[in-house]
Amino acid sequence: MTTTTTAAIAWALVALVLLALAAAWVAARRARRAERAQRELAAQHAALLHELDALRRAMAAARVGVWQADADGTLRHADETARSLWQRADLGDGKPWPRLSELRAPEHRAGLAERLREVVQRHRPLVRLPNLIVRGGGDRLWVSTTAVPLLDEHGTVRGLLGCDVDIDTRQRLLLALQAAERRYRLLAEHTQSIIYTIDAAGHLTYVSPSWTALLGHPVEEVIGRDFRPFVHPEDVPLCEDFLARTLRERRVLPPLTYRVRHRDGRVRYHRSVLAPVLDDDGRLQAVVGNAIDISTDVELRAELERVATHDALTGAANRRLFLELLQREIERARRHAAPLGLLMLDLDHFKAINDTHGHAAGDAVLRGFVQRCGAALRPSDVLGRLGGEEFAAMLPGAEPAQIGAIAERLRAGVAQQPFALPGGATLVATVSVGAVAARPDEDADALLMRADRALYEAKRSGRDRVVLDGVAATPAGGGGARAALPPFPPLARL
Ligand SMILES: Nc1nc2c(ncn2[C@@H]2O[C@H](COP(=O)(O)OP(=O)(O)OP(=O)(O)O)[C@@H](O)[C@H]2O)c(=O)[nH]1
Repeated sequence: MTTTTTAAIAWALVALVLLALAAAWVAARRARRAERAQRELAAQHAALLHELDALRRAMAAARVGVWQADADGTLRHADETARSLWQRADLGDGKPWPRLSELRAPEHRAGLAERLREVVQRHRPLVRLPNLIVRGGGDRLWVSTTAVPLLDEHGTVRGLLGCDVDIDTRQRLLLALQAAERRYRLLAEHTQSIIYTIDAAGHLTYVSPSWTALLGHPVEEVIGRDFRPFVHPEDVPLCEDFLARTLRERRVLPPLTYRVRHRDGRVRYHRSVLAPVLDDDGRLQAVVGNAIDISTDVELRAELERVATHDALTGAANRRLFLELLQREIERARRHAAPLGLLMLDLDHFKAINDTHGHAAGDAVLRGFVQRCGAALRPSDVLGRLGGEEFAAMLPGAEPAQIGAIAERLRAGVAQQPFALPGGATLVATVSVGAVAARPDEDADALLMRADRALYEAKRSGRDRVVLDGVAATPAGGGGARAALPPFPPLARL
C-alpha cells in the first residue's frame, strides 16, 4: 500500500467520522426540537383542557346542557349538565338512546320534533325555543332549546348539536306575569267601572270598553282625545285640579265626584280615583284612573232626600225643610239687607170639605192648591206644608209693597177656579192669607208668629182674604165661589 493510498483512506475515515458527527448533531437537534414541540403541544393541550374545563364549569353553572343527536333526533351524547337537567344520569348505559323530543312534555313533543326536522332539512338553526321537559323524577322543567346542524365535509347533515338551558324560574315568572296581565285585562274589559289612563295634558290614552256601555261613545272616539269635552263644563276645573294635584303630589287622592255627559246628552254622575304609576326611580310612567257611575246612587239619594224633606201628598217642602230654609233665608236677607216676604196660608172650612166630599176629595184639593201656588209663585219662592191644610210661602227678594199683590194673586187663583175632584165633580175652595214683610231684627219664630196673627185676622174677618201684617188688604172673594161649597157647620175660630 502506498503512502498516497493510506492517506486517502485516512481522509475518507476522517470524512466519515465528520459526517457521522454531523448526522448525530442534526439528529440531536431534531430530537431537541421535537421534544420542545411536544412540550409545547402538551402545554397547549393542558391549557386547552383547562379552558374546556372552565367552559364546562361555566356551562354547568349557567345550567346549559349540551347534547348531540343523529339527524332523526336520536340522542348520541349528553354532557353531565344535560343529564342532570333531565335527571337522566343513566342515559346511554347500555340502553338505546331516546329521541330528544321524547324527553319533552307530551304537549311539546310534536312541536320540538318538527322544529328539529327543519334544522336538518333546511339547515335553519333552532334558537332558544322554550319547552317543557319531563324529568326523570316526573316533575316538569322549562328549558330553552337551541340546535344547529352538524355538517360533514360535503355539506351533508350528519346530526344535530344543541343545548338545553334551564329557564324554569324565569319562564314561570313570565307565565305568571302574563296570566296576571290577562286577568287584569279581562277585569278592565269586563268591569262595570271605566278603567282609563290619562297623560299630563289631559289626553285619554286608554279607556276600557265599559266606557261605551256607560257613556255611549265607541272607544275609538275617545282614545287620544282630551277629557274636557266629556265632562260637564262646571266640573272641568274640578277635574283639572284633581289631575294636577295627583301629578304634583304623586299619590292617590280621595275620590272625586263629577258630572259627565253621555253621548245621548244625559248627565251622569261619576266618581273616580286616579293613581300615579311610578317606575323604580320614582319617575312618572302613567296615571291610571277608575271611574264608577254613581248616577243611580245620586238619584236615589236625591229621592230619599226629597222624601225626607217634602210632603208626600202635595210635594211641598215639609215643615222641617221649610223652617230650615226660612232660617237660612232670614240670615241671608239680613246679610245683604234684602227684602223677604212670608205668607201664611190656610184653606177655609177644610174640615167641611172632608166631611162632605170625603178624605180623597180633601186630598185632591190640597194637591190642586199646591199646584196653583206653584203657578202663582216664582221659582225662587218656597212653599211649605206646615201641617194639615196650613201652608206657608217664603218670598225671597219680595219688596213689602209687592207682598200684598202676590198674596192676592194667590188667593184669587184658588177662589176663582173650582178644583176637580176624583169622581169628576168640582168644588170651589178658598184660602185665607196672612202676609208679612220680614223686619231686619226679626228671627224666624217672630216672623212666623206675625204671619200667623195676620192669618188669624184674615180668618176672623171673614176668610177668603189677605191680611197684610194685620191689615185687611182685600175684600172677601166673590159669592159665586162660595155658592159651590156645602153649608158650613159652626166653626170654632169664628
Ligand atoms: N183630606 C185631608 N185632610 C186633612 C189632611 N190634613 C189635615 N186634614 C184635615 O183638615 C181639617 C182642618 O180643619 P180645621 O183645622 O178645623 O180647619 P178648617 O175646617 O179649614 O177651618 P178654618 O181653617 O177655620 O177655615 C181637619 O179636618 C183635618 O182632618 C190631609 O192630608 N188630607
